Amino acid sequence: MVPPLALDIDGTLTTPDHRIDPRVFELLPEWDAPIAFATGKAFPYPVALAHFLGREETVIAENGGVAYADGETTVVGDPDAAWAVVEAFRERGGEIGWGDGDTVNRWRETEVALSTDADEALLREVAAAVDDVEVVDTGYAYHVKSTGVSKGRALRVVADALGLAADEFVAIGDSENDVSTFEVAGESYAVANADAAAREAADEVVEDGFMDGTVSVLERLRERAE
Ligand SMILES: O=C(O)COP(=O)(O)O
Ligand SMILES: [Mg+2]
Repeated sequence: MVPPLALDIDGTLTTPDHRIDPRVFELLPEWDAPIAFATGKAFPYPVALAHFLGREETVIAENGGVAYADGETTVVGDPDAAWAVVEAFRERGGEIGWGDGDTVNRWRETEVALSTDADEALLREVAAAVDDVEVVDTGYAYHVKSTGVSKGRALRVVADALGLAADEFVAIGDSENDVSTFEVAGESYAVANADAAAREAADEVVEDGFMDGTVSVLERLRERAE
């Protein structure tokens, strides 16, 4: 039997130019064990991915702020504290950086995400003055979120809902927001493009980056299961 997977999305299932790698649509519909999509993106994104892969909607969104498994939604974190930081950041001239519309935050329930073009030093300075809030850099956005909320914590909730233990999952990821998943999963892999925090936390850093790296792990897991 292949193991359950906890898969990061950006940097792990994507191409370097942020597109979903087409191999996702070949490999994941057939994976014969649960897959939890664990992302910093807002709730609708991983739900849509699971839906269009024809898979159960088992997702961790907003870096663990929102988890959904077996029809049950769990929401944790303090969006007001995150928005207070972002308002203070704006008062000092900072900009969220997504332009008009801001679909990045429109459906976000527990935290705020800012563009990597935003003034990181100012954001960190403002956030440091507020208790229980931290800034996480995924390489794709700066997330202002409650401390203690994490993908790893959400993976425990999701695993429990599925009647599994979190350490039955194999995790693959690429950044700081995957460290907690790596700690909770039984086995963890960072793809070659991963940041220092993810590389340090993973059991193994694979040779290839992005989906090439993920495919190499999936192939290995499949061979092991045969
Ligand atoms: O939303 C982000 O900033 C990154 O998303 P990811 O966790 O899927 O890599
Ligand atoms: Mg990522």
